[in-house]
Amino acid sequence: MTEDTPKFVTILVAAGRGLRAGGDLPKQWQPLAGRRVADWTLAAFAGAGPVVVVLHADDMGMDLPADVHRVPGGATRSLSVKAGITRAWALGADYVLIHDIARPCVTPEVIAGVRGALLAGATGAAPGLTVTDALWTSEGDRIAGTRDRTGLHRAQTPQGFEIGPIAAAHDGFEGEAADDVEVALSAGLEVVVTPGADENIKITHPQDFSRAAAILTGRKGTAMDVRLGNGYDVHAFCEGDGVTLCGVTVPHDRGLLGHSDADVGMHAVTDAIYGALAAGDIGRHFPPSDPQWKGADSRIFLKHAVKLAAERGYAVSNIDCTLVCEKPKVGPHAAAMQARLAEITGLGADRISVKATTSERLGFTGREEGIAAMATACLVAR
Ligand SMILES: Nc1ccn([C@@H]2O[C@H](COP(=O)(O)OP(=O)(O)OP(=O)(O)O)[C@@H](O)[C@H]2O)c(=O)n1
Ligand SMILES: C[C@](O)(CO)[C@H](O)COP(=O)(O)O
Repeated sequence: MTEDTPKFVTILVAAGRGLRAGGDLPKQWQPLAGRRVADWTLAAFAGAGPVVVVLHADDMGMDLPADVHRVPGGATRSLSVKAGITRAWALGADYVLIHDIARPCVTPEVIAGVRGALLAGATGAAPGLTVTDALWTSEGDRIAGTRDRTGLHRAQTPQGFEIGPIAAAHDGFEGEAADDVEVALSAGLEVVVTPGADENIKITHPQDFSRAAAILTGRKGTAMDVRLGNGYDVHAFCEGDGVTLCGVTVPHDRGLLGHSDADVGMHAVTDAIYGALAAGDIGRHFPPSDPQWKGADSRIFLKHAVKLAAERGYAVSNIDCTLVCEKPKVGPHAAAMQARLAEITGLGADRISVKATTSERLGFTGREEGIAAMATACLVAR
């Protein structure tokens, strides 16, 4: 950038609580196609100049790239924008691009349209989409009338401005505004409309996450985020009258030795999921040295792995488990095992395979000293 190149600063407003979107975390920190919503939005503005992220006081310590400027926000969107503009001034901005962090699918073309209009001399520029549906008014569930849609637009972000005029407009503005165009117009600024994009949706309600994920994963050049993991486990036979395999008790003239219920199949499946997440193995999450896991039902481990996957933005797509033993015979119980794993993971039984093989009397399984199990799990970004 030369001395004469105008400086753009992006302000990502992220201080809202995302109440309408639901979930345990504000929407901007929730997983979306393998990353957080905020990470997609940050990536969309990478390389476009300094970035100011306006954060809620509770979120100031959130994990963000080191070069991002963090600013505490306010009780309304306008107050948060104001805080962002103050920091952008300090950074020497000529123009600001003010964007909802909750719009992670913004396209390079939308951003370029706003920048281009400003560089061509506009004081303000913002993306909009013309309204293509007919408009009605209603009283209760009765349609009361129609409205002319000529000249109506659906407003999007980023909304871009010369910093001086928009700073003054915000300083003189009182009350709440839906967006910065409203603040600009109230100060008499001219704002031009630039092309918006259907995919530039704002995540507002719970169903918007899957819409956004479909947009992001469907983009040309965006690799589908699929992860594979494998798990392997062995338990030795001991005195007993039955074994637990994939959650099903199978009568046998021996038992299986283990700290928990020694469910070798479920352990392999659980480790396959941890493996796909690069999150270690059962021993890391449930140390065998901890007495509370003595005799534990292994469903606890599998449930934990599936929950961890969900927290990181992945859904388990399918599981394949192979048990290796001469006896007991697994075939008659395989369907019950599939059903049990399906119930624990929340998957359809047709996405779970349980099969068995002997090792042709070779090795420790062939000598009937124990049972081995191996499993593969496939995870896909939600
Ligand atoms: N006090 C506020 C309120 C909103 N925002 C930001 O403004 C954008 C658009 O607002 P909206 O979609 O309404 O987000 P929330 O206020 O978080 O959502 P909700 O109204 O459902 O709680 C979001 O990126 C949000 O984080 C902000 O920075 N400061
Ligand atoms: C800024 C905005 O995204 C433009 O469409 C919109 O006004 C935010 O509205 P909300 O009421 O805060 O969801």
